[in-house]
Amino acid sequence: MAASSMENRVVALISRLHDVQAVKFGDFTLKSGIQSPVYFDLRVMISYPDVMVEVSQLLWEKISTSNFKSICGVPYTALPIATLMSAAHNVPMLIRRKEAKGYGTNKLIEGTFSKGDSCMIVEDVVSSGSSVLETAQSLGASDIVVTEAVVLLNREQGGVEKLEANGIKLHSVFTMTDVLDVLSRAGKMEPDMVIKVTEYIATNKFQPNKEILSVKPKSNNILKYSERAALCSNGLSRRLFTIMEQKKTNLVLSADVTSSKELLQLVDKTGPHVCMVKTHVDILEDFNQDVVDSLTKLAAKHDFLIFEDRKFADIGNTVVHQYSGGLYRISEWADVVNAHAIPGPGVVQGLKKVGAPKGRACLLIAEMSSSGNLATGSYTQDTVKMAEENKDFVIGFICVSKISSNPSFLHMTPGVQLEAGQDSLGQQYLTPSEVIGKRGSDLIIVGRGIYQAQDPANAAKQFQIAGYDAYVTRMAEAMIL
Ligand SMILES: O=c1ccn([C@@H]2O[C@H](COP(=O)(O)O)[C@@H](O)[C@H]2O)c(=O)[nH]1
Repeated sequence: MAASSMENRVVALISRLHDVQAVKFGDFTLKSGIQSPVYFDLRVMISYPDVMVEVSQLLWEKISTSNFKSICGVPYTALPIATLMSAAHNVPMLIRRKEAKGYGTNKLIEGTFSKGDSCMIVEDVVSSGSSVLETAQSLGASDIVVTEAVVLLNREQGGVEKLEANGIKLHSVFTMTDVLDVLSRAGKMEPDMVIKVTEYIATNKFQPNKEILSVKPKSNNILKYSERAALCSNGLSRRLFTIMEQKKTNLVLSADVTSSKELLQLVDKTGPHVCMVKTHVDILEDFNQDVVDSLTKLAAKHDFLIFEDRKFADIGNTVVHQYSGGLYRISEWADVVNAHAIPGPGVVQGLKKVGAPKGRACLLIAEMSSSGNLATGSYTQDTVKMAEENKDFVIGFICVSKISSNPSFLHMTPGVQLEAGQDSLGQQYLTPSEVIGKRGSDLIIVGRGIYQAQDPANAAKQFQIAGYDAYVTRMAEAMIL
């Protein structure tokens, strides 16, 4: 295709987009929150099939020399465009769900792919580049590599630079300057409006170094809980991240009391401050079915998850029975359980066989808080690998620092008090700011610091504030760096 022919087609397309009201001038608020005198509503294209076909062809011509295995349209406007490109050129397409379904395969990316496949992102308009980045991030979480994206209109507001800073080259069919040129020469724009829009572009550019979301984040520290929720394939980790953000708490109560009355009273008082309650059901002197029924009702009342700290550590066949049967029937009421990695992957497979159909999840114990424990070094790393291989069921770790860069994994740390120290049986305590702020964990697990306090509800509130403040500070520091 000769360059001049392409230019003529672009001029004709811009003019046509104006005629079908896909380009509007006035006063608009963009997704980023900033005001704009110009707005592109390319969704109207679906009513003009000839426009859709031309747009998809022009986009394809921009990337025809690039190498990629599949294409993925950013939802929603670019989805039908990507579909046309896929069908016309026999290139497989992927679809990124905004949210996993929460049932069935629970995938965030639909379509067939293999780890390491390259994908070209297709978008209609780029301003700051954040929608392309979010899509690249979701694809990256499934190990799909994104190094290029193609867009119909580059609004010239810093998107190219931001994407470049995140390793993505942006190709565009035309820019905002092209739109002003074409429409003013065609007499379709008043000179005053041309000046207004030109000034607006010059003064409203996103800074590429601020709010950078790296495509495959090296660190979970720069993603909000809600952003991480969107990356989770397991419904329970998604729910937990959401509760954490909504209730502003990363506190897990370790309710290690021995009578069920005490347990239920403690949980009811502290419920507003926690996102999860951890139990050791086998230390209750008077366990019966009513206890778990009441606990489940409290979980609904205060919106928290239940985690039974059973620490399964046997062969798959045995854990199937330990989890589903016996006196406690744990799989009937605990949202989350945990397991040692020492028996090998069979322990996860056994738990998954029982828990996955019920929508449950599991944490692996990758590190421990007690002094002299053996869960260190290559044991910890091998546990992370085991989790990676079972991402649909394993949602994270019991650990004392961040051990995985995968933002969908939860890091949960026990051994937390408001002052560092040690008990007489080897338990080692760190503070919430050390655990969340410095060591990059996500949740603090607190037992005696709360239930042995004079006022457990107030103690829980103090831990809630300390833990959440440490998270907010960590986020703010990561944005500045
Ligand atoms: O490495 C680990 C794993 C689990 N725990 C459990 O957490 C709580 C901690 O209670 P505190 O009273 O806050 O010390 C307890 O239930 C342990 O079984 C842990 O401490 N360390």
